[in-house]
Amino acid sequence: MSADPTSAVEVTDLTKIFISGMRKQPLVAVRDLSFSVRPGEVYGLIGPNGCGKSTTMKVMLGLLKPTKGSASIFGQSANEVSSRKDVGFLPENPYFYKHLSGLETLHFYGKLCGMKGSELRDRTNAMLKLVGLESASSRRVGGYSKGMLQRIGLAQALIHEPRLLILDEPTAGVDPVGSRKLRDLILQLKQNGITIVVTSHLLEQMQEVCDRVGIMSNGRMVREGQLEDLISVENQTEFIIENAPPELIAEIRQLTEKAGSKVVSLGKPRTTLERLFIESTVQTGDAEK
Ligand SMILES: Nc1ncnc2c1ncn2[C@@H]1O[C@H](COP(=O)(O)OP(=O)(O)OP(=O)(O)O)[C@@H](O)[C@H]1O
Repeated sequence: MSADPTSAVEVTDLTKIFISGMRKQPLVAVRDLSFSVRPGEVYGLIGPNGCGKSTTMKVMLGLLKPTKGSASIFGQSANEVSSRKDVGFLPENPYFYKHLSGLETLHFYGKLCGMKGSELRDRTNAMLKLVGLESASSRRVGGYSKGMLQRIGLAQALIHEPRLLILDEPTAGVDPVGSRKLRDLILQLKQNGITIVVTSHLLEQMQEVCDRVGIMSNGRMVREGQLEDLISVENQTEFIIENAPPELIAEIRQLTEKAGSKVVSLGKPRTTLERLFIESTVQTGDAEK
């Protein structure tokens, strides 16, 4: 079956079986998995530990060969080395040479991608600016916080201007302020037209950045769809009113009952613990790392 060139990612009937252990037992990590990612969307791949997310990503990156089925990137088989020029990857725990500065790290990866001279300099500076690490660019990455490491990792993944970004647990272990920055960056990259496939166990964060999600279990896709469709409660409507006097609320109640409907809940919307955390730590200047 030929790949759809209009999809950013097309995974078709993918099965991956590992043969491992002393007794060479087969382990089915991914089973008949099919999904596609449209250009420009943020697609979340979620599921419990060991359900096959990383294996799927590795096949998309051409790091693992499928036992059956295929994966393609912008219409090109993921087995082709040339498909990788369109892909940037941020692993969960990216490894960097600790003695290099942030700037040197990006120079190193830019050179690996064949850049040099003013192109390399301009792209490196643009990426440092994008991820907010300009002022820390001459510091050794060995001294970077986890949040800063993930951001330099994101800059590295973007250095060659890929159209698709694959992020494995990008905010795991990062504090709320750093995590907020990363999620804002993901949303900004999406606005710039970059397609993103992301995995995470932090479901609230996924809910905030993803357009569509696929839920995997035991190597299979068990639910998939537009996030809004998957999480909206079909028979309920919510509206939030500012400065509502008690009379207005009483009137809405009466109208609702008259129409034969029911007010399920009424109260003040809450701020999130995340917003409270960020506001409090920004005030004390601890949020700049
Ligand atoms: N190289 C390998 N050899 C043998 N088994 C493997 C290999 N890689 C993964 N597996 C097994 O395949 C299954 C799926 O693993 P995978 O890493 O894809 O899951 P995951 O959803 O990414 O999990 P996590 O959320 O913990 O990262 C697991 O049972 C895992 O132990």
